[in-house]
Amino acid sequence: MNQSIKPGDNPDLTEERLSGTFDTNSMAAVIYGSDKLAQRRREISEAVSRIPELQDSKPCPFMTREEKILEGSRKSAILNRLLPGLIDLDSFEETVFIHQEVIGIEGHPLALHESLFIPPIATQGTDEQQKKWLGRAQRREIIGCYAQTELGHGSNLRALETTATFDISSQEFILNSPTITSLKWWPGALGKSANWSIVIANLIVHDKNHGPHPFMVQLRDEKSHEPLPGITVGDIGPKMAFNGADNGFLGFENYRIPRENMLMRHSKVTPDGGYIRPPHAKIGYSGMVRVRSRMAAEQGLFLAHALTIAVRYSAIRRQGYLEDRSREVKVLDYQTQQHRLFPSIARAYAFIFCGFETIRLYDQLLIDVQNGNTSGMADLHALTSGLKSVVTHQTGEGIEQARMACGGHGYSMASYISEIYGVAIGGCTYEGENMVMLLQLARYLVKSIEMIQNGKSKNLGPMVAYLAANESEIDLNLGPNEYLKVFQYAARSQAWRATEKFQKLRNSGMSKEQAWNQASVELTRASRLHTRLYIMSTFINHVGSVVDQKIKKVLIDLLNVHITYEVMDIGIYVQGLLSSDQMDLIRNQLYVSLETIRPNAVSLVDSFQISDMQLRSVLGRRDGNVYENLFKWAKSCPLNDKDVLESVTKYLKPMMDKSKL
Ligand SMILES: CCCCCCCC/C=C\CCCCCCCCC/C=C/C(=O)SCCNC(=O)CCNC(=O)[C@H](O)C(C)(C)COP(=O)(O)OP(=O)(O)OC[C@H]1O[C@@H](n2cnc3c(N)ncnc32)[C@H](O)[C@@H]1OP(=O)(O)O
Ligand SMILES: Cc1cc2nc3c(=O)[nH]c(=O)nc-3n(C[C@H](O)[C@H](O)[C@H](O)COP(=O)(O)OP(=O)(O)OC[C@H]3O[C@@H](n4cnc5c(N)ncnc54)[C@H](O)[C@@H]3O)c2cc1C
Repeated sequence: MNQSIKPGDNPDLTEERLSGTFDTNSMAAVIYGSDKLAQRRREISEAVSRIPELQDSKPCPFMTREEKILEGSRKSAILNRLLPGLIDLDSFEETVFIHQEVIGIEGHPLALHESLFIPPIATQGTDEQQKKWLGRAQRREIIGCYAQTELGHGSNLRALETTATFDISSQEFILNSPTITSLKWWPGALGKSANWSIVIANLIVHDKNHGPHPFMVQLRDEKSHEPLPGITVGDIGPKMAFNGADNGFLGFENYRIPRENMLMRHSKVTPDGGYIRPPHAKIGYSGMVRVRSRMAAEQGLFLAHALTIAVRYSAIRRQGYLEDRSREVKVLDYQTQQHRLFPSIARAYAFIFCGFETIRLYDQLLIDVQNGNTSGMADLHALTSGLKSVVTHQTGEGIEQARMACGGHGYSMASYISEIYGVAIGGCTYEGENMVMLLQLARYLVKSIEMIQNGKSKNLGPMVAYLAANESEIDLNLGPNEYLKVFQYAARSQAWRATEKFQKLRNSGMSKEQAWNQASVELTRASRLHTRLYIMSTFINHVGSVVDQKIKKVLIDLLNVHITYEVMDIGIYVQGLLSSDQMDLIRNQLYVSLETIRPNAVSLVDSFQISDMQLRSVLGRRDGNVYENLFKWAKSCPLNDKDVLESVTKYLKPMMDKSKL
């Protein structure tokens, strides 16, 4: 049963919901990992909807940037007071969820506090440092950000220029931004809101540069909020989206902090200027791995937002005719519309399933690292590097398709899809630019193939074991596991092709760096295929583990959309494996699977259970009453406050008058 049906809803949408074959609450439990977690989301949405001061003061598209920041701060402050009665304060998921519900996706002054400021203190701070700052941060006595990227460098962390030079005589670090390009640039909440920051700076002791390390740095006076002497700080200006956040710039001039402000759980500087190395050279990068490990689920949910809007709207939008000339059809009945939307629904589910899996893997790694075992770091780095890149890219594509699927109204901010798009595609850049991260995964793939070449296949981890197989024929009776083999073939042959290209260039005498660059397009292709294979296999495993038979049936239908679409999409890589007859068969299976999923399309997006408040979309309203509300929305636009604007009285009217003879 679809739990979203209510009296007064658009009958077209009710019809869709009645045609669903499964219970949407049960599906939500599968999406969010348990009935309890899904139930908590519903309870929080319900509780928030009853608190007047948490409602939007006006639609976000009608707000200026200053109003967005003000509104985000107002709601953050109210939430801080109300949170203990609304959520489990120990639950990061509930904290993120309630902020997204109340404030939305456009960012706010505390958006990075929880995800990028607190975790480094908790994982890289010593026990004393945690005692000193963690409680203060958790109670929000201080607001923090994460300042790593600089004006001149974001991807290449080794070239960061900010320095933290140890001064033995005063037992302080002296922070400096020696050049214009060394200004910190981009950190969220830095511009106007944060008064503390984790700052990544090159640690210099006795004239030796030990590379980037994290420091706890106070930026603003805790009473006046004025920048402290030696600090230059401000907002970097409007962005493509995410304008409720104050991304900022930051410079230091001989700014001193105590030795105890370097986060010293892993690397240490002793009072006499000794340097103690961390147990793994890249342990300081683990905050980024944490965020990347959360991005697949987060992006899957961005895609889910856009699809909820587009699928619901496509069910109430009637345009053109099929057989019956007496009534126009729902645009959702067009095969092209289904082909545009349904594979993305499948991807959203796949990303979320994968995302919860990588969050679990990260949590396990964290425990291992805290116990001194860093052996899993390279694997998770490779996996999350690829996953964040593929998922953000495909999410962007899916959201843009969802916008176009809504025709003209998709282009209006009333759909809210452009904001979802703008925020989501930021993910292609932040936490590691996608090409750069694909190349990180490629290093891992090349190393794995070199192990095979050196006769060490048995040392390969489970995620890359397929690289050593030798599949060259596929059974035509294609089930999920055969599709997986097709994908393995594609990923494997591309990984070998890219590696062999790199090796050939090396053997021709080219330097390692040049050879890598000349092979890099092929290498990124290998990384994408490897990651898409991982997503597919996680999806298959996840569906296999579902117990509720009605839910399982529809998930198998969705999986069929996914695997057939994915294999069609990589046709060029499987030409040596599949005949054109086999490709035709797969193409037809895709069309059949689109038809099969059609009656459940609305129920599948309803199952994401994204409230109207969170969706902030006139087109995507749960009740489907779009047209009257679009008219209401347009009338409430501030431009319509007056019938005659100054633009007319001051310029257009005199121009027209002058033109009259
Ligand atoms: C209170 C509120 C609650 C929250 C409410 C939220 C509400 C949400 C509302 C809306 C949602 C909105 C969502 C939007 C949020 C926006 C947030 C944006 C936040 C963004 C933050 C940032 O971007 S922070 C900055 C990130 N920067 C980067 O990622 C930089 C990328 N570069 C790098 O990581 C490195 O430079 C790179 C890895 C590319 C290379 O490093 P380098 O040292 O040069 O190493 P290299 O020589 O290439 O490799 C050597 C060796 O090391 C291995 N390695 C590298 N990294 C790792 C690692 N992390 N772990 C393990 N190993 C690693 C690498 O593989 C190599 O190995 P070998 O090949 O030699 O074996
Ligand atoms: C919305 C948003 C929020 C952000 N929040 C924060 C934050 O809170 N804190 C923070 O510290 N930073 C933040 N950032 C910064 C972000 O992390 C960086 O922008 C990102 O890491 C990319 O680095 P870059 O800007 O230097 O890109 P560049 O590296 O300059 O990328 C430009 C181009 O060069 C290519 N390129 C670069 N290096 C290579 C290479 N080795 N091989 C092949 N191609 C290459 C890239 O693929 C890309 O096409 C944020 C950015 C955004 C957009």
